[in-house]
Amino acid sequence: MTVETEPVAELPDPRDFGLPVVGEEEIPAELTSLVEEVRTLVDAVAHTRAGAEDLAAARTAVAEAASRLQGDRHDIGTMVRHTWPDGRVEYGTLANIVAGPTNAAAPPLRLERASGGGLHGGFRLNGVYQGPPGLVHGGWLAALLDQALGAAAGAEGMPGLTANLDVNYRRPTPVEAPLEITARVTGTERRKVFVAAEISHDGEVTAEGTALMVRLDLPGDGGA
Ligand SMILES: CCCCCCCCCC(=O)SCCNC(=O)CCNC(=O)[C@H](O)C(C)(C)COP(=O)(O)OP(=O)(O)OC[C@H]1O[C@@H](n2cnc3c(N)ncnc32)[C@H](O)[C@@H]1OP(=O)(O)O
Repeated sequence: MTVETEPVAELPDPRDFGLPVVGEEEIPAELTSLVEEVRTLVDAVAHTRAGAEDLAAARTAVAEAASRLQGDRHDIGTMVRHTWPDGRVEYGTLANIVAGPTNAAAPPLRLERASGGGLHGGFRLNGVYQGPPGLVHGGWLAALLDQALGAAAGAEGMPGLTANLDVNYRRPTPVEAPLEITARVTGTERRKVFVAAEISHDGEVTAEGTALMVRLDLPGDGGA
């Protein structure tokens, strides 16, 4: 196994495969702000002790908002184009459940390049992400690790699908607390990309994951 990364020469445009593409910069600020508001709404609904009158009024307002937005939709599979500061272009899924920029059901996760290599991000999960009382659900921690692992491979020019994911929960991960996530490629072998990631709180690792990503078999890539 080698630890040198082997990026594909150039990522093809998803439009060549029939997938629509939206540039990240084209997402209206009003939509980004709406996504934030809906996250607040989901948390408010999950924890509300409001009375019947307020619940009914809120339900009417939400139904009206939903019908206002339903008419003009992006297709399933629409991709979002992200351009890194070094000019490298990368694609993700617009409505990705863990990091889609327009998906209010996704946590507020934003990954950046880490100075020492790989990716990192700081985030905070509200009470909607609870499993055990006051603690983040383990399935969501696995999803966050999977996303960061896949993104770390993608950021090195080796986008792929997760073939295998191993997660160890080292300590409880609190909701409503600052969390950090880091991920990096640790090796490659033909189309196999080995990646590792950690989630930490207060400087201590609470969950860690390793994955085997199998790099997409792209035209002209040779698959090696
Ligand atoms: C840039 C944007 C960032 C986006 C990040 C998104 C992160 C989200 C990640 C996901 O959620 S992905 C969704 C969940 N995963 C899947 O749906 C994958 C389902 N599985 C498959 O589609 C195929 O099994 C897979 C593409 C993974 C592999 O099929 P292939 O036919 O392309 O590969 P092949 O079977 O030839 O295997 C290639 C190599 O990987 C090895 N391999 C494949 N699956 C393995 C496995 N499960 N365990 C160990 N090794 C495995 C296989 O032995 C072989 O090794 P060698 O090169 O040594 O011969």
